[in-house]
Amino acid sequence: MAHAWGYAANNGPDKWVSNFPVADGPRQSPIDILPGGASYDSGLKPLRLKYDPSNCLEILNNGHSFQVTFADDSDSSTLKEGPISGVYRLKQFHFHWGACDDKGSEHTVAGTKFPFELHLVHWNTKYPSFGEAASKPDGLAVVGVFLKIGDANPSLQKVLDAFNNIRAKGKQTFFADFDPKTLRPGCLDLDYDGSLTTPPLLESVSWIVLKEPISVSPTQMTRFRGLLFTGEGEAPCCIVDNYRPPQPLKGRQVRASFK
Ligand SMILES: CCCCCCc1ccc(S(N)(=O)=O)cc1
Ligand SMILES: [Zn+2]
Repeated sequence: MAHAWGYAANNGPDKWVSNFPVADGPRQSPIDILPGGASYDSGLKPLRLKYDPSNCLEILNNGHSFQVTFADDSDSSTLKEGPISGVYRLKQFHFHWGACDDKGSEHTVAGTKFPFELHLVHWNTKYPSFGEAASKPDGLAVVGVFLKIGDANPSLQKVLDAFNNIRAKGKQTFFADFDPKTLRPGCLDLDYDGSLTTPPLLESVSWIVLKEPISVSPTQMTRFRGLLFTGEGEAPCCIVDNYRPPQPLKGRQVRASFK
């Protein structure tokens, strides 16, 4: 049985292509974004995020990151406008981060890495479900938010306080009344067509990377690095460096909502 994918030397990003050949495809993510190379698109409407905290269901450690899952059986938590057409429903959000503060984000900006990157994952309601949408070229829209070291982020604290219950892989716990809009910085975004950044690496994502980072404090950052890739009873291995490096642009255009 092939190794399950991960971020270690024997199953990390440069090994994924053997089980997921699309890893070498034409629209892979993440990418290094050169703001000077992005073209201002005056037709881009401001992103419209509408989230209902009561849709928040649970928080779980999936062994690659942790994710907060939302009820997606109605249009009460949606993403509209920006580079997408139609209505996309929020399914989950999760993060990628580094072992230390000089790395961790998946997208980079002119080569600059941030210590964390938040992904808010949405699916196109023209398809019957997330699973169906995940294989369509316009099926998913992920909003990427960079996190930098700075003041403590009060809304993130609620997520961190749940970590004690999900330290090991496979653990999950009830998690309610969280509004991810509190994690949103300004509305300057850089948009391009890409893929999931973990296996199955499906080329179905409209990426909307927000230019302005939000802040987290060093103490808050340290809490993320206490989560475990490993399950209970296994030798503990902390979740760090769960990011895929930038992939070739292969001629893709990056659009900017700002000059
Ligand atoms: C058919 C099942 C597909 C599950 C896809 C799960 C997934 C969601 C988002 C991302 S990310 N890091 O690109 O936001 C990666 C993976
Ligand atoms: Zn992600």
